[in-house]
Amino acid sequence: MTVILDWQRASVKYPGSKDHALKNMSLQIHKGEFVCVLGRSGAGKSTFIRTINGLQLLTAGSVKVNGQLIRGNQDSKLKKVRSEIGMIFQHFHLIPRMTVKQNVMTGRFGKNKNWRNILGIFSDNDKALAKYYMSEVGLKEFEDRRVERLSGGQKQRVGIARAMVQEPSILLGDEPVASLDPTTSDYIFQILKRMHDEKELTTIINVHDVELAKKYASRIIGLREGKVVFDGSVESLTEEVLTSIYR
Ligand SMILES: Nc1ncnc2c1ncn2[C@@H]1O[C@H](COP(=O)(O)OP(=O)(O)OP(=O)(O)O)[C@@H](O)[C@H]1O
Repeated sequence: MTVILDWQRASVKYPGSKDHALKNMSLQIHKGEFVCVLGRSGAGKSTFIRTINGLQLLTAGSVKVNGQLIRGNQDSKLKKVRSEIGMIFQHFHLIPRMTVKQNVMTGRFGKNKNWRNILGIFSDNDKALAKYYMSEVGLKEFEDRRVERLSGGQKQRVGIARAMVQEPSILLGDEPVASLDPTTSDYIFQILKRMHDEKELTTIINVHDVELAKKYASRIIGLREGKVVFDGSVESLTEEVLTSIYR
């Protein structure tokens, strides 16, 4: 199995806090895995996921993405690595006054030259990708609607389309359904799983809802106080294990 993500003795300590948010983590994630990360609030899930695209830098140890070390923001290779990673967020991080299509197109920014982005010049390929993914997430009829006029579930579908037009090999979700009702959450996970399978992605998602993790993940990682306390299959996620994660 191809290793896509590789943490070696990785730690994160935020300035001013006495405890580590991530403690000496050594872990590998392989191509094609659909990983759900569980843990109590403050367990380090967000910090963990943000180390993958350099939104959070390590204070010790190393993390490699596709064999490439993630270093400081000045590192010119970081832009390239980031362009291969799509991310969706709990609060969507969309531009409310812009349309669905305009928001989705911003997903192409990492692939294009800055001056083109500033002038809003997109290639036929960019436009075709946006059209394709808006349709994939069921938002074809909404492409000219301002995002502020959408429901939470629709906003997250824009978030998914924006991440997918990057043509990522890795898809990250930082609590992408925490603001949504259970039915909508399940629908969002269905879309994520379909994208994962169709595009042969490696997917890592933080989630509070254990049932969703059990339904969709191929591997579950449980974090507590910045450490991995469980790493295994859905079948081995027993009541006892859950108690140890959420203790
Ligand atoms: N910017 C920051 N500065 C200082 N401490 C932080 C910062 N971000 C997170 N922390 C602390 O690091 C620890 C891990 O936080 P993190 O957000 O990664 O946890 P989480 O499991 O994602 O929690 P939640 O489910 O509430 O989002 C917590 O103790 C948190 O208070």
